[in-house]
Amino acid sequence: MGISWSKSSQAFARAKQSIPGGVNSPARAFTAVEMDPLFIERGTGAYLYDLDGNQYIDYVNSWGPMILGYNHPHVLAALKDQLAKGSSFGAPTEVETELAELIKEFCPAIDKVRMVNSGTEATMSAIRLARGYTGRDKIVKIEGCYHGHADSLLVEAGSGVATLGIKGSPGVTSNTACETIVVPFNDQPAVEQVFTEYGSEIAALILEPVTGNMGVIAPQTAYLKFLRSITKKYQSLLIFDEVMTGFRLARGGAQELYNIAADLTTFGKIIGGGMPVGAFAGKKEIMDYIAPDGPVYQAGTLSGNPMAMQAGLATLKELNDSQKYQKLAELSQQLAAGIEKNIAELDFPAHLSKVGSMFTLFFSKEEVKNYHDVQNCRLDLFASYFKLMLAQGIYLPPSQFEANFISLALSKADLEKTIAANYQALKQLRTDL
Ligand SMILES: Cc1ncc(COP(=O)(O)O)c(C=O)c1O
Ligand SMILES: N[C@H](C=O)CCC(=O)O
Repeated sequence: MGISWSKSSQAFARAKQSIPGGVNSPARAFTAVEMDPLFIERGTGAYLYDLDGNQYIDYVNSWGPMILGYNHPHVLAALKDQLAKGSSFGAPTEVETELAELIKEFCPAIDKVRMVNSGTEATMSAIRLARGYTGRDKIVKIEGCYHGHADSLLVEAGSGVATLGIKGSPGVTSNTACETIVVPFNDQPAVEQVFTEYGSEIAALILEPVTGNMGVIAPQTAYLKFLRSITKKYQSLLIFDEVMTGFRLARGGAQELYNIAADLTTFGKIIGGGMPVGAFAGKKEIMDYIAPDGPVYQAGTLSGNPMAMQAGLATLKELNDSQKYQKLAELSQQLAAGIEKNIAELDFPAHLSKVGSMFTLFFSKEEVKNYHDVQNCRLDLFASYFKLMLAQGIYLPPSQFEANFISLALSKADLEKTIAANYQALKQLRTDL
């Protein structure tokens, strides 16, 4: 008998009566894979369980935060302890400082950290700070990068915007959208041209240093160094959005991996250990422009919420161990080697794009370097591939424009099962080529 998703479908039908599209974030809606989303009952270690009782090996990791797996005992204990003391006070707690100190220890380019409640708030606030600090209005963003849904950044965005094929930026005023200049990823001449024309008006250039929201794409050699030097030359700020890559690609994120110090960095996901969180951070002279020390206003009733801080602190303490990153690298290597072997054996027109514990399978033999290349992949194969993997108990992000994540909870046996499922899925898909 085939796998049943009937309880999830019933739950989705019910949700659609009261929640727009039945989901609280469009990326969860399974629109691009043309089926109802799974409703999750619980998670343990590397596994998710849906309402129908099916078990899945999970590569979504709640879109990145669950690097330790679900219900890690230290995270659970920290949360239980804090809950007993109180879940929110709207007053400072020491755990906020402890987490900020650990972030600074991991990322030496950072002097000060302001906690917020989501990645969207982090990037929105970083942009406001960059504008306030430089006294300039324009920002440069990269086509296909996603930085949350703040107005200035919802232009040519990846993730759900790309998945749903939403054109333009409905709801964003043209005055706001026109202050955002968009250039392709990995394209130095395009950046050079924009800075030559508008350099003195540009407050900041923001990017995902390794993209996840148009699928995983690595920066080409010298690209990030070039961005560092051109932003410095024009006295604009370089903002690394490390909401996804922070504490995942290395202890110090992409900045450690590529040895680049950004002026401002945004975080989210892992620093909340599965609780809602975000943060923006940078050098003292820039961060001191934020209220109450400086004139740029930014605030939040639940910012630095002690539950999120405890879960984040417990997670980062676990990651404060180079062996953890070594293990992530080994797991990633094992999975990549298996999938690459399948592709070669089946002579399938696909390639695995990967950096650290993030990866995306693109249906194109050619290397994917930017958003344009992603759109030229065989996007029509994705839904079938996704469903073939799901039916074999492998839960992947339901869109080509997303990253898969490896967690420390995965076992070698889980990876072997995933590799075998990938082989079967690609073999089946060959008949559609
Ligand atoms: C790189 C990046 N920046 C910002 C965001 C926005 O974060 P959030 O969804 O927590 O608002 C996300 C994810 O959604 C992201 O992947
Ligand atoms: N790609 C997004 C975050 O990384 C997906 C999460 C969401 O928007 O719900």
